[in-house]
Amino acid sequence: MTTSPDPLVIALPKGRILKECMPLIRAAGIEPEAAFDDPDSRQLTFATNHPHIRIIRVRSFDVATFVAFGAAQLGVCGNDVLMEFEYPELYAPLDLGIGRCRLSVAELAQGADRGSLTHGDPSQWSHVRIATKYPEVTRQHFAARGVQAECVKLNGAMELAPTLGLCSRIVDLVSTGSTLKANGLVEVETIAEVSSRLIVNRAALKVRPAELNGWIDTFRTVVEKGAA
Ligand SMILES: Nc1ncnc2c1ncn2[C@@H]1O[C@H](COP(=O)(O)OP(=O)(O)OP(=O)(O)O)[C@@H](O)[C@H]1O
Ligand SMILES: O=P(O)(O)OC[C@H]1O[C@H](OP(=O)(O)OP(=O)(O)O)[C@H](O)[C@@H]1O
Repeated sequence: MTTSPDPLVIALPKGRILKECMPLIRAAGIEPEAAFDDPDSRQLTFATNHPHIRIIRVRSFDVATFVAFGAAQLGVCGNDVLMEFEYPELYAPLDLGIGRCRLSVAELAQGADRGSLTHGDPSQWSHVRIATKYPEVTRQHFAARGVQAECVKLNGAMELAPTLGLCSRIVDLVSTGSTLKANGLVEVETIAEVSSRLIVNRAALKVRPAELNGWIDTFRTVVEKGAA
């Protein structure tokens, strides 16, 4: 009698990366059930053409958490998220080459907050208040140069914050730069280049090396072939 393999859960980010991610998932031979593409469906977990593989669809930040805690064994998320959490339980063996953008510091183009700081030159700042979804990365980035960053956590639309006097600067993702421009902001410096990674739970990799390394190799081949 053959035993069926343990369930394998893959956590995918809903939102903007999902569209770029699905061609890779499909090229790897994983096809979710029809409800996955039904915009009216409230389902969060989906069967696939592999009887033991399920896909869960969660927020990008939560992909890292589900995989770090072993609730999912594989996942896809940006290295912006990995940098913010620094989960030691996560292994990120493969850059998928999607979701490309950068994590940057931006401020008002008109320079409303000169105060005691030197506007536009981050190396001259002594203290800054920054609105961001990435308080850990932001604090570390500024602390490395002796600047104390007071971070105000926002979950979106931080481009509004400097104009309304909530903070002097923001740290956010920038791709085309059109969101900054439309809100009267300019990019001051880049903290990190961002793209999406395949992530794996380290404990699962130890317990199921053949299976998980097999999937890492499959995704590597898909990326090298440029299937996205
Ligand atoms: N403008 C962009 N261009 C390319 N990739 C981006 C861009 N903005 C975000 N990303 C990538 O997509 C991921 C998810 O983006 P974001 O945090 O904006 O969530 P979302 O798709 O709006 O969904 P939610 O806020 O509901 O989680 C980010 O962690 C980042 O890796
Ligand atoms: O430089 P751009 O091409 O304008 O892209 C940057 C925007 O993209 C992301 O937001 P997203 O569109 O994911 O919306 P969000 O505010 O819900 O995170 C990011 O937070 C910026 O607001």
